Amino acid sequence: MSEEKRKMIAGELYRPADATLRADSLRAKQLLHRYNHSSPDEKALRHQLLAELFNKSHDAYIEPNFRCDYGYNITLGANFYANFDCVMLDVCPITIGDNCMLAPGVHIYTATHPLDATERNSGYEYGKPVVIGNNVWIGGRAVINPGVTLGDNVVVASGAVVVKDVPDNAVVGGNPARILKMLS
Ligand SMILES: CC(=O)SCCNC(=O)CCNC(=O)[C@H](O)C(C)(C)COP(=O)(O)OP(=O)(O)OC[C@H]1O[C@@H](n2cnc3c(N)ncnc32)[C@H](O)[C@@H]1OP(=O)(O)O
Repeated sequence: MSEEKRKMIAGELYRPADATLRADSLRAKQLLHRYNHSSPDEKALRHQLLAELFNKSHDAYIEPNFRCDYGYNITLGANFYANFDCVMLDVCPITIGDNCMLAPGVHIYTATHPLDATERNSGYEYGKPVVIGNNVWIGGRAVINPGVTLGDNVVVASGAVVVKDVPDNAVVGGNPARILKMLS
């Protein structure tokens, strides 16, 4: 593993222009191109491509189009479902539990940039991991920001922008997302 790749996964400032990371990104784009152009009845091919792309996925069902940066930082639990146009920016680990459902257009970001313009223009960036518990349902076009942890049984309303951790059994919505109610 290159030093820049180690730093990226560890959440330290790193240079995405690193040769290893560029090769890894190309590999992911090639796998995703094949996945997103596969026919709905090519189930074995889709299964094989996702197994190659992700760190771990069981019987994940993902509607094309799906996009991610590297794939190897994504771990999916059992019975994972993602509807159309899901994006996962996985410079750091994205870990998702069992029985999770993502509605269309859900974006999960671990990638971020320095706020200071001079630092940002230096070519360095960094990430923060995202953790999603078991039995989570994320509504359409919701965004999960870097560093967020969603607990078990959480529901994220459509259009929410989640910027802070969410406790177990909470329904959250809005921008920035706030607790709408707790499920008993
Ligand atoms: C896996 C798939 O493909 S799923 C298919 C795609 N479907 C979706 O993405 C639908 C997602 N569903 C939602 O966002 C729903 O609004 C849910 C699940 C959050 C609704 O939860 P419910 O508790 O039944 O909603 P209810 O209508 O009673 O509203 C409760 C409160 O939340 C608010 N609320 C509901 N939806 C949202 C939302 N998207 N954003 C912000 N606030 C919302 C309501 O205004 C209400 O507030 P109030 O108490 O101040 O009046």
